[in-house]
Amino acid sequence: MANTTLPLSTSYSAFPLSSLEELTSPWAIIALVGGLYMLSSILSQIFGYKYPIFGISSQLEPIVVSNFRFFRRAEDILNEGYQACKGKIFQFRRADTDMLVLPYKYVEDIRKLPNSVASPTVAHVHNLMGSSTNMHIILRSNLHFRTLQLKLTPNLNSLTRPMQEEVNFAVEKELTESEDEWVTIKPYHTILDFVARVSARIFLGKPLCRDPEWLEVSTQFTENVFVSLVFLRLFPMWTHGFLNWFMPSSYKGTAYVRKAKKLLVPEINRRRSLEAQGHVFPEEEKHNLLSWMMEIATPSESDASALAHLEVVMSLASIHTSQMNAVHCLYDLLAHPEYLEPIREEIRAVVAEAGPWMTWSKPQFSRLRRLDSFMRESQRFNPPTLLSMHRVMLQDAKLSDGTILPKGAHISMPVNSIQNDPEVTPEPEKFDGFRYYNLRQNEGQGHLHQFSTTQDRILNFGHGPNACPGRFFASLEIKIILVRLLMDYEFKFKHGNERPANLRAHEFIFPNPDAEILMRRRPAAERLPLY
Ligand code: HEM
Repeated sequence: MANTTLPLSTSYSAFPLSSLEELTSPWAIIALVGGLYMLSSILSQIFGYKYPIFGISSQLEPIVVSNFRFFRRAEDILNEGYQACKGKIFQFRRADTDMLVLPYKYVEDIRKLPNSVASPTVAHVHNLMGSSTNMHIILRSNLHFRTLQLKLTPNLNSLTRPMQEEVNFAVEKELTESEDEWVTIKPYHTILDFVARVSARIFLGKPLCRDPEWLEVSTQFTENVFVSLVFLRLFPMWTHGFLNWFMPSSYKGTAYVRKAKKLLVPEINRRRSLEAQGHVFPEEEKHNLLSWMMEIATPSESDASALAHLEVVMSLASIHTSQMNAVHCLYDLLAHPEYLEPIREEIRAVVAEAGPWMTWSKPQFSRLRRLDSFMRESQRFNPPTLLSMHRVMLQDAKLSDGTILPKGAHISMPVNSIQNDPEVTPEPEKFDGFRYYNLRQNEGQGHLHQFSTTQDRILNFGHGPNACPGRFFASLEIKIILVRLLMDYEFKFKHGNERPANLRAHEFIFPNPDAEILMRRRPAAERLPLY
């Protein structure tokens, strides 16, 4: 049979296309993709949101380009939109969505919308590329959220001592004993280790909390999710399934979930079988997230493998967020050393009144108002993300001024632009570590302006019924770690006096993971009296 395929050079000029080879030739595919792209750009102009859009050079600019611009310059783009549209909605283009950015006047409206209308969970899963990163499990139930709200937060007082014990253990295991010699550390890694240990103690209890395999799972799962996320976000959604096949971070993330199940499912079964035999657990053994989840799970939420998976997801929500905040605080304290002595003085005052550190419980940590203020100011300068209060609209919703948020829209608040607006924070460019401490001195404001307090213009933890349910735990955990470190150690930058610059990708901000600082132990008389 004669070969009917035309030579390649001929096939370019052949029109109309008449063979399968020609239809699948590279030029035909490029023409098709280009045509579809133009069509989708025109359709998105006709049917897309009518709000001003920032971060694009023209409506016809390929999404990949606008998306890459957001990856590099998210902060500028959001600030530009915020300033230009003061008090109004604007949008920016991400590969996965044209996101609507709302002014803070709508915070109250958004907080009042039920989750069945404006879903935070669907938005988190979408933002975290849930189906590629194993985060989609939180769509199945809100057990993790309930456990934090109903069990962890009300029991923080009884959790203080185990957290302190874990910090003591980490100090002995990881830190120098030398009072003379300066030792180099990378705070990102040292503090990650501390936060992971303290969190594990509260998430699992003893002895599992010290299992090196769990410590690896709980920290490395998140690192891999973020590698996948930052990379995948550069490409259109429809490529993700394909790209997943080639990303080692995706395989590793899944392997960590598997490993967590291997570790935790037998533990869940052990606890269940002891309970079935009538074993009465001492209070301390019952006070951990895993046991609490098992206790309040409905029958449909009780699958051991799903509970193990949720523990991993909780590690993602809690460990790096708290660790980053603590690392930023440390960098900011080194960059503004004038705050260190007043903070230490406050700690000494609590010791003088309440006794040695290991006798403290939550109220003693709550009295560290200067430290609390410094943490909040450090978070204002270094928020983990420029956007918060993400919601995906599951139904149309009418806001108080009649504005309609349409079904399918992804909305968020520009947390960083808001808290750096001089109308919200006077002299926002000034790092004032005791800004919130001073505000709390005002009559009737003693309980406001705390690190864990959300306000309609301070949205690092969100605001309203869906605000971060772990923020009270995070506040306590960071304080416990910092008090011990600041009282027992001196720190200085290894190179110069400049704070290590943050890393930025998309809307996320990370402390520099490779920055090195020097530390040495303070003389015994100046350290924290432990017992
Ligand atoms: C400084 C540390 C932390 C920051 C900045 C932070 C921030 C946030 C933010 C912005 C949200 C979304 C709120 C919204 O949708 O409006 C959130 C949700 C959440 N956070 Fe945190 N968080 C921190 C620590 C923690 C800790 C320690 C835990 C656990 C003990 C935790 C568990 C969660 C959970 C379970 C959710 C809800 C996820 C869902 O909707 O299913 N977070 N957090």
